[in-house]
Amino acid sequence: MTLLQDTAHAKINLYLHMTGRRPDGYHLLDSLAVFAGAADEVRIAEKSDRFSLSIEGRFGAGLEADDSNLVLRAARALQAHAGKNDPYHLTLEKNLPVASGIGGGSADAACTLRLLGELWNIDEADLIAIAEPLGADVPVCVQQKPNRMEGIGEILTVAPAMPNGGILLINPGLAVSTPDIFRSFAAMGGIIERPAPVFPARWTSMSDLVEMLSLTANDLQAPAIHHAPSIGKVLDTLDMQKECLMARMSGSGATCFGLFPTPDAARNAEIELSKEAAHLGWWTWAGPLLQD
Ligand SMILES: C[C@](O)(CO)[C@H](O)COP(=O)(O)OP(=O)(O)OC[C@H]1O[C@@H](n2ccc(N)nc2=O)[C@H](O)[C@@H]1O
Ligand SMILES: Nc1ncnc2c1ncn2[C@@H]1O[C@H](COP(=O)(O)OP(=O)(O)OP(=O)(O)O)[C@@H](O)[C@H]1O
Repeated sequence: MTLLQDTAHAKINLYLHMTGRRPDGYHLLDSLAVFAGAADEVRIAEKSDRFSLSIEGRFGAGLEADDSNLVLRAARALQAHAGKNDPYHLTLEKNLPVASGIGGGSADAACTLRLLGELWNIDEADLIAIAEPLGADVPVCVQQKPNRMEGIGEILTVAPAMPNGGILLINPGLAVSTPDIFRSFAAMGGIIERPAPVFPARWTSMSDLVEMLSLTANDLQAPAIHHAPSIGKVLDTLDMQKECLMARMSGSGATCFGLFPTPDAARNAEIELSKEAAHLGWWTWAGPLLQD
């Protein structure tokens, strides 16, 4: 029996600039993080003598249901903070590819915090504080709203709502290691000095948003293509789709996204390339951006 359930949406970095480096080696960044309809699901079931986890879904086989899983790590961290002895059996439906730059594990951890926070009456501000040590992307995934991420991801500023556009995600079926990509970024020249993007009060259309994004970049894209040249092919394929306004990689890769004027335009492009995607073993998802 399911007591509570929630969706853990894919995080997309519409741009990702590296702005500096902390003494501990972590990179300071500036990013516009938004969320797509694509999602994992976390369910809380019956009480148990300790937190335990079952994993199902298309990408479930690639993950262990042990203490390394971010769902259990988040549950235990919140349990310790709340001083609760109230454990449950949890289920993760893993629909998002693992280690793919769309923060799936971070979204799962954040989703677990939201669910247990609801059961145990814990404020969002406390959840965000507990999220931080779990990973750089976990705080933004607690809110699942467009946010500017600064610091190493823990400084969040609410961004204007997304226009009602479409997004097509493609993952070429290879896991990319975030630390490896950061290391290559540093080795390939590192920080680029540039002015910080300025957001308007609102974006009226996808073209309006894309106009601002055209002045930005994902600084990890070139190092990721160096590690995994198939990312370049994914970007070319997205660029070739009718109505695709722009194509870029998210996070440390390998998932890339194309932005479209409407969710239907993104879905049509997904259908258009479905044969090629099936042949190459690519994962795809198309639909809306979460609005706010
Ligand atoms: C690239 C982004 O996805 C952008 O949203 C995130 O910054 C990465 O977040 P994440 O996957 O939660 O990363 P973490 O698990 O915290 O870090 C993995 C490793 O990547 C490197 N890392 C990560 C984040 C950051 N701002 N600087 C780094 O140098 C560090 O070597 C770190 O040990
Ligand atoms: N529930 C989980 N889902 C996915 N990965 C998990 C989970 N729990 C632990 N991990 C581990 O975390 C690592 C990163 O996974 P994740 O899918 O979050 O990467 P990502 O999409 O590249 O994230 P980011 O965009 O934050 O860099 C994987 O190597 C995986 O083994």
